[in-house]
Amino acid sequence: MAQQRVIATAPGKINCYFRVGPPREDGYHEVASLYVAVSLTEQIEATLRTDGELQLSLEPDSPVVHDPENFPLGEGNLVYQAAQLLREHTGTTLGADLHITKRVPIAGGMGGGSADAAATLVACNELWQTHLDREELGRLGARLGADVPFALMGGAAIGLGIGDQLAPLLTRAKTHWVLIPASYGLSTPRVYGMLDRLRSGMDIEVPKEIDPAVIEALMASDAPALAQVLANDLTQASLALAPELGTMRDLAEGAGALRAMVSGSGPTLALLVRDGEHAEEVMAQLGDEVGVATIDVTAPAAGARITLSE
Ligand SMILES: C[C@@](CO)(OP(=O)(O)O)[C@H](O)COP(=O)(O)OP(=O)(O)OC[C@H]1O[C@@H](n2ccc(N)nc2=O)[C@H](O)[C@@H]1O
Ligand SMILES: Nc1ncnc2c1ncn2[C@@H]1O[C@H](COP(=O)(O)OP(=O)(O)O)[C@@H](O)[C@H]1O
Repeated sequence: MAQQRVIATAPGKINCYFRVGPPREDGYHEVASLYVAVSLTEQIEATLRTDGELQLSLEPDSPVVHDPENFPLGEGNLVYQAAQLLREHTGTTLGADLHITKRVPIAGGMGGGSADAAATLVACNELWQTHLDREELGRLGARLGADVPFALMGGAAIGLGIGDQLAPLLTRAKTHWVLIPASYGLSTPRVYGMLDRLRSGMDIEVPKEIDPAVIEALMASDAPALAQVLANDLTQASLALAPELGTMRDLAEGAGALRAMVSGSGPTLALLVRDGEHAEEVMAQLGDEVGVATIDVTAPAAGARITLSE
């Protein structure tokens, strides 16, 4: 018997360490990623439809900048694609109204679309009682996007392959971050493409591991040490496409952040701070002197999970 209504959430992410290899023939790149899930989450409310339709809607109060082009409420949306993939895989003919509360910046380098896909898989699997286990959901998720398996898992994890081969880091050590979302998005394939152009003629190796100093600092919640070793190979490419990010990064460090880094492919900036109090100081300074909006988050946060099922 199907459920009537299910709510699931899934987290956005920051890559504390991100190395990128040369392009493969299929256009993807092998990476070595240290993911942490953050307390900024997406929510999907799935309500049963017995007519087999999938209908998407966006919570009007969602605090994101969106337009129908970067956030289509139809087949182009990862929420639709995740529900449809689950239906194809399991053969269920049931449908759903899928109401999205979006908090993670769109095309911001924080894996918001992946979080939506992960929350949808978990919500619809429960709504339709299709009984796939986490491993099967992870395999389906990887077909939707490289970051979807991590949004399902949450916490902190090393990602190899295209970022989908995960090894969890068993830690609850907390880190505090301040996010500066941009008013625009950056296309992930364009950023990878720019990186390839910037590297043309260079001999690039496939990354195989995470710098142990990053893992050590993260697991010890040692923010000053972590600030020294954060790394993101996509930074140069994101800055080439959005030079103003460099200025904002300098302003953020000037406002007292231990370190400001581009999150994934950007353009969101993730500022590492010592603790909640330090986060407030940096946010106040950035608000007063630079006039930018910020969001404070902590990591690690739980992966995709059901918060209501009835
Ligand atoms: C860069 C990262 C860092 O975590 O995330 P974002 O910062 O965009 O959130 C990821 O590698 C993005 O993951 P995700 O956004 O899920 O990627 P996908 O939808 O699978 O792929 C979008 C496009 O990005 C490029 N891509 C993605 C992953 C990868 N390892 N190599 C790639 O070259 C490919 O051009 C692909 O067609
Ligand atoms: N549910 C969704 N949320 C966000 N973006 C989506 C979604 N479905 C499709 N997209 C498309 O995927 C692209 C990347 O989305 P997103 O995951 O937010 O960015 P990023 O890969 O930088 O973390 C966007 O340009 C958007 O057009």
